[in-house]
Amino acid sequence: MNILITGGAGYIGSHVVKQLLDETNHNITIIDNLSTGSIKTIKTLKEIAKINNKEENLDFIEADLSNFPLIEGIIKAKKFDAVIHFAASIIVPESVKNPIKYYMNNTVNTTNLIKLCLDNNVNKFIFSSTAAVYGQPYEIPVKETTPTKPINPYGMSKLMSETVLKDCGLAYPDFKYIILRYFNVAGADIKIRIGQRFPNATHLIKVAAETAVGKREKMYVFGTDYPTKDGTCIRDYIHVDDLADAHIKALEYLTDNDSDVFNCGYGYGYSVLEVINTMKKVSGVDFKVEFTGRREGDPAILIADNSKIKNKMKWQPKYNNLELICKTALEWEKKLLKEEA
Ligand SMILES: NC(=O)c1ccc[n+]([C@@H]2O[C@H](COP(=O)([O-])OP(=O)(O)OC[C@H]3O[C@@H](n4cnc5c(N)ncnc54)[C@H](O)[C@@H]3O)[C@@H](O)[C@H]2O)c1
Ligand SMILES: O=c1ccn([C@@H]2O[C@H](COP(=O)(O)OP(=O)(O)O[C@H]3O[C@H](CO)[C@@H](O)[C@H](O)[C@H]3O)[C@@H](O)[C@H]2O)c(=O)[nH]1
Repeated sequence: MNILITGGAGYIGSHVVKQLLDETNHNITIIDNLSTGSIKTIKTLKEIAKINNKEENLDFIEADLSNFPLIEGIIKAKKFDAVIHFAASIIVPESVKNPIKYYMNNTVNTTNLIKLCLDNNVNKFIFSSTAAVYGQPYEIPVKETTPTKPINPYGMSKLMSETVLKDCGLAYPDFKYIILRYFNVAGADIKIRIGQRFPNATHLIKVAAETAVGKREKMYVFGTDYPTKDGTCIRDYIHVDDLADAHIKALEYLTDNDSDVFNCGYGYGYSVLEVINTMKKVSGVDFKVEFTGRREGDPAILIADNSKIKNKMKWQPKYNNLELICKTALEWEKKLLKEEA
C-alpha cells in the first residue's frame, strides 16, 4: 500500500512508521510541520529504513496541513491508498485557553484532509482519536457505546472530526475509516531507537522518567482527594508499540471490513501514585514528589473496555506491564540525556 502518515515526526506517529518499516513493505510518506515533531526522529526513521533495505519506501515532506493547496498537490501526485492521520494539537489545558487553535488544527484541517481523500479516491482513513471524547464517563470500563461528552475543546475537536468521518462514511460507501480512541499512551520503542522527544512534556510517565534521571528536581501529584483507592487519578496506560500494532491491524482490517470505532487500552487502571512508585522501583531513584491540588479537567478514572478491538481485530497486547512501560520510558530519557551531553 501507498500510505500517507500525517504527524509521523511526532511521538505516536513515529512509532507506527518504525513498526511499518520493520514489519511491512508499504510505501510511506510523512507530512509533518515539525511543530512538536522532530527532524531527529525523521533521521532515525531513515536509518531504520536503511537497515531494513527500505530507503525507497520512506519519504518526508515538511508541510503544514493548513496549507490546503500544497496538501492537495501532494495527495494528487502520490495516489495514496490509505491515510493514517496523527497530526494534531494535543494539550488539554492549552485547548481550554486557546480553543480556536484546536478547532482549526484538529477539526478544520482534518475535515479538509477527509475532503481531499474523497476527491482523490483515497478510501482508507485511520484516525487518532482519544478517550477525552468520553469526558467524565458514567461507566467504567468505558465501552465504545458509552455516551461521548467531552469536557474540554481538545476532546470536542476530536469528536467533531469523528462526526465528519461518520457522516462521510454514510454518504460515500467506498470511503472507509477506523477511529482509534487511545487511552494513556506511554513508554518508548522496545529497542529504544525512538521515543517522546517534545520538551516540556506534561504526560505523567514521561514526567516521572525525567524526574528519575534528574532533568527535573521534583514532580507534582495533581490531586489526592479523588474517589479512588489512594485518592489519586486512575488511568489505563498503553505501551506505544502495542498501540502502533493496533494501527497496522486496522489497515489490514479495513480491507475486508466496514468502518468502525475502537478503544485502545489494556482494560486495567493504575493510580498516579502507583505509576510514580513503579518508576521509583525500576529506576532505583527515590525522587522528590510534591502533592498539590487537582489539575483542571481531569476525570477521576478512565479505563478502557478493550473487548471490541481484541475480538474484531484480533489485537493482542504484548507489553501490558507497567514496569516494562516505565523501563522503556526511563531508558529513552537516559538516551536523550546522553544526546544532550
Ligand atoms: N499522547 C497521547 O497520550 C494521546 C492520547 C490520545 C490521543 N492522542 C492523539 O494521537 C495523535 C498523536 O499524538 P502524539 O502524542 O504523537 O503527539 P505529537 O505532538 O508528538 O505528534 C503530533 C505531530 O503532528 C505534527 N503536527 C501538528 N499539527 C500539524 C499540522 N497542522 N501540520 C502538519 N503537522 C502537524 C507535529 O509536529 C507532531 O509531529 C494526536 O492526534 C493526538 O490527539 C495522543
Ligand atoms: O506531572 C504530572 C502529570 C500528570 N499527573 C496526573 O496523571 C494523570 C495522567 O495525566 P496525563 O499523563 O497528563 O494524561 P491525561 O491527562 O490522562 O491525558 C492523556 O490521555 C488522554 C486519554 O486518556 C488523552 O486524551 C490525552 O491526549 C493524553 O494527554 C492525571 O491524573 C494527571 O493529573 C500528575 O499528577 N502529575
